[in-house]
Amino acid sequence: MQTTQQTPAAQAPYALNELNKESRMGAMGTENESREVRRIDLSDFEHRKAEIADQLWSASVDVGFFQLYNHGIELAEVRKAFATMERFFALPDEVKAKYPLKKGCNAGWESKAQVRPSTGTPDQKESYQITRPHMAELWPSEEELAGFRDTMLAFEAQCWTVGMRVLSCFADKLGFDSEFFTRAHDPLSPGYQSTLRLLHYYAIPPEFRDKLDLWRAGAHTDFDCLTLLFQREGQGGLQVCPGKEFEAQEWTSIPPAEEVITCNIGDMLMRWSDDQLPSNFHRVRNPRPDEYQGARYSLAFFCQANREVVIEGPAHKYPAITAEDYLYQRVNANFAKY
Ligand SMILES: O=C(O)CCC(=O)C(=O)O
Ligand SMILES: [Fe+2]
Repeated sequence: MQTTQQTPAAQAPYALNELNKESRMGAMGTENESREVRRIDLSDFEHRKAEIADQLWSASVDVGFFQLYNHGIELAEVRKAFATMERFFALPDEVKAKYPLKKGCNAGWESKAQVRPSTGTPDQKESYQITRPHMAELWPSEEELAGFRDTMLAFEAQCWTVGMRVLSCFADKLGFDSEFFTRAHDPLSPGYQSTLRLLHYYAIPPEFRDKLDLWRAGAHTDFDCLTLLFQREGQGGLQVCPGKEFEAQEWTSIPPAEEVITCNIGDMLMRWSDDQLPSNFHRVRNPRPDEYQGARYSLAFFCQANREVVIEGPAHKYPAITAEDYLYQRVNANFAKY
């Protein structure tokens, strides 16, 4: 059945379903290091697209997360983005607090504020989010941080290009036209809501060294279509659990490697694909007592369809819904618990 209009009540069960799953994911679980983390080569993309699309599809349906190499973003650019963001987080909190998170817009700075349904405690981190249409008044001045805006916007654009390539492969596989998701994430639209998130997980204070029940980031799925994640060598902690195996709560560590981008499917693409592409649980655990206790930095780019775009899968498994309404439901389902 295909419906184009629906009431909020009719939309609610889907989001709550996701939330119910998420609130059961807070336990330690067990580790499963035998799962394969597939690496996919994006070189010579235009010529190899059909082969790449096959590899992306099978990694996504089998495991749900994968890593990209030869993705087109130079290592020097990735390092520059990390160095620039470390300069941002090194600013005094009073300066960063001049650029606070704008609720509902994924733009601006917040610290120890994000509470996950899986853990009920705030993630031990600070973040600064860049969502192009909502950045007025949110950029530190050139005196405070020279070059920050230009560097981060250039990096955001590079992430977008990689994200759209991957999504274009999924569009081919789902039977949409190749540019379908690129139009849905048009950066020139005022409804653009893809986000670059800069993340700084605080160094572990000595009194918390053996507290493995505190999470740098509690278990969750992302709300978006596709997430691209950059990690720093030596700053591990990311663990994933394939969506279809979430009942078993077996977690696989993704050791950081700076030449790859780790990707996961988010809830929006899961819905858009009529559940063919599963979204993935992931979390960032605290280091064990014998591991590096210093700060951890990561960069995440969330490909999230523009607000006005209608999400409707090829088989119409779920009612049509705009990306804006979908996210509203998902965020409010999370928020409603607290
Ligand atoms: O920092 C990481 O490695 C993961 C971040 C993440 O999952 C998120 O912000 O959604
Ligand atoms: Fe995430």
